[in-house]
Amino acid sequence: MRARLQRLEEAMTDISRADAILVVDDEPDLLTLYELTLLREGYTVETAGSVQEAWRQLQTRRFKLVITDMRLPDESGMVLLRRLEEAGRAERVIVVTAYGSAENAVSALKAGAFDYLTKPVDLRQLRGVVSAAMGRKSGQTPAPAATAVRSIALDRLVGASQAMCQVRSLVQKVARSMAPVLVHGESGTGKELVARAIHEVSVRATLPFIAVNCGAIPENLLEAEFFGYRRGAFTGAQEDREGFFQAANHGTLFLDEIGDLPLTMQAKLLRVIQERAVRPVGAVMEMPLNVRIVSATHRDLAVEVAAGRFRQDLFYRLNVIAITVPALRERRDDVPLLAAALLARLAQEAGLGMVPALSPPAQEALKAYDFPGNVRELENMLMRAMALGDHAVIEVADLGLDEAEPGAAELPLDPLSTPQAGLWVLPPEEDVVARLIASPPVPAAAEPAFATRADSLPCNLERYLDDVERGILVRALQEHGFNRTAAGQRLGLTLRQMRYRMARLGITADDCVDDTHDL
Ligand SMILES: Nc1ncnc2c1ncn2[C@@H]1O[C@H](COP(=O)(O)OP(=O)(O)OP(=O)(O)O)[C@@H](O)[C@H]1O
Repeated sequence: MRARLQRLEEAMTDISRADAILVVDDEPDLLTLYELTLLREGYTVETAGSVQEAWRQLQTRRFKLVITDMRLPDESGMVLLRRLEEAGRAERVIVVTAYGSAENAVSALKAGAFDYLTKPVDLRQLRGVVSAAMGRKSGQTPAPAATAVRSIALDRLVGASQAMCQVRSLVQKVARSMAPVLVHGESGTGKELVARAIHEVSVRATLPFIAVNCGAIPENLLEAEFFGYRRGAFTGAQEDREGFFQAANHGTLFLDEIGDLPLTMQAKLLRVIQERAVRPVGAVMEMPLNVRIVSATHRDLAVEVAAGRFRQDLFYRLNVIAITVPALRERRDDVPLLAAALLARLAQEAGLGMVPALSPPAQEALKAYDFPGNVRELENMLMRAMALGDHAVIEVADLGLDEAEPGAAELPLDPLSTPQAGLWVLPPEEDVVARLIASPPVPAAAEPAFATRADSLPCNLERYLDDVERGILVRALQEHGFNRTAAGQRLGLTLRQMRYRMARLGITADDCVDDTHDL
């Protein structure tokens, strides 16, 4: 009985220690300032003046967080960080770097630090960063433990290839810190799914995940959309509105297609990331922020930097941790697994009682196909096969692959054409837009794409609307000799919006008139 009580007592001491913070700095005044600030927030705090002293304490007890200065009398704070990482310790680490030494901050994040602070340390910022590291929101409510959160997105991220296993393990690893992540990959590879998984695995899981498509916002609205505005800041600003940053506060902001952000906005974004504060348009005061940034692009940002289209300093800040999601053709062995998972999900979403199977030849045909539109293309292909086929087994013919050239199958059915329009069997020499346009005119009663036969309502509204949009864009392009600027004007869209929509919908228009000078 006594032994059990002792074990219980030890366990309780362990828990309280695990909630403590160790602050390492050789300047006694600073140490006292940090200590007092954190004690006032209700934390248990211990201090050390050198790496050696800190390591001694770490040998005898556990902490939840270590805050360490970079420059210490015996060794660098990085040494302490590396030792903790190598020992597989669970302590989170916040490093304190000298003002202007962004390189130190970035290397610390790369080495596994949770976050960093810049000297002179702003105490409000210290409280914010520490509360995030300790799993508290606004210094109040402890967030649930990361391990208790089940990530739907991570579960959905199917793939047994080495590359996908690596992606999943990186997701788990980076979710532990605040480090910005840049996800790179072709369109449709699953970049957004990866970003969601990072959020859902992190301590921020219960807080907002805000996804923003940087290419979809008109340039003149970017600042207001990102940073919010105050009433009266400009004509039409009738009330205060928060921007994406405020909406994502304490959570994750996913900046998709970051490479599409104009240079002026890149400079403003960099400032917000550096200052960790945002000033809404028309406001006098800045508000502090605690936002984790995950961005994504299909472009090679290093090339964009070299070409002067992307700021190097911003690239450096965003690319602290890089995750590359491989194209589907580079992991063909994942295709059957993915197809099975997608079929199960699609069947469930469509309310089907059973999940259609792929015949062995259909599986082989899919494995041999290049999938220029990646997983999204496979998903669309299966959705189409399910909508149009009558069988419990999907055969090769149902996939529409036979005579399709690479890229053709990427495009789901044009809702304005019948399934017999020959979209999947067009001559290889024509470009995709031209082929779409060449489809016969729409019969008034054409069955909507992706509708189940028993029900004329679309079983996936989002995709159905995508199809409608695709049909309209293609028509406008045709009417304007494939000039995207002119077609956009006809539809009340800017060139940026046109380009974004075409990319999103997979309308490859290589033969379009080169109107990039209109940018
Ligand atoms: N590994 C995967 N397992 C299961 N589904 C996936 C996987 N990767 C992508 N998907 C599915 O494919 C579709 C496209 O994924 P997602 O939108 O994340 O791609 P993306 O790379 O962000 O595309 P884009 O660059 O065009 O925005 C989604 O429906 C997603 O759920």
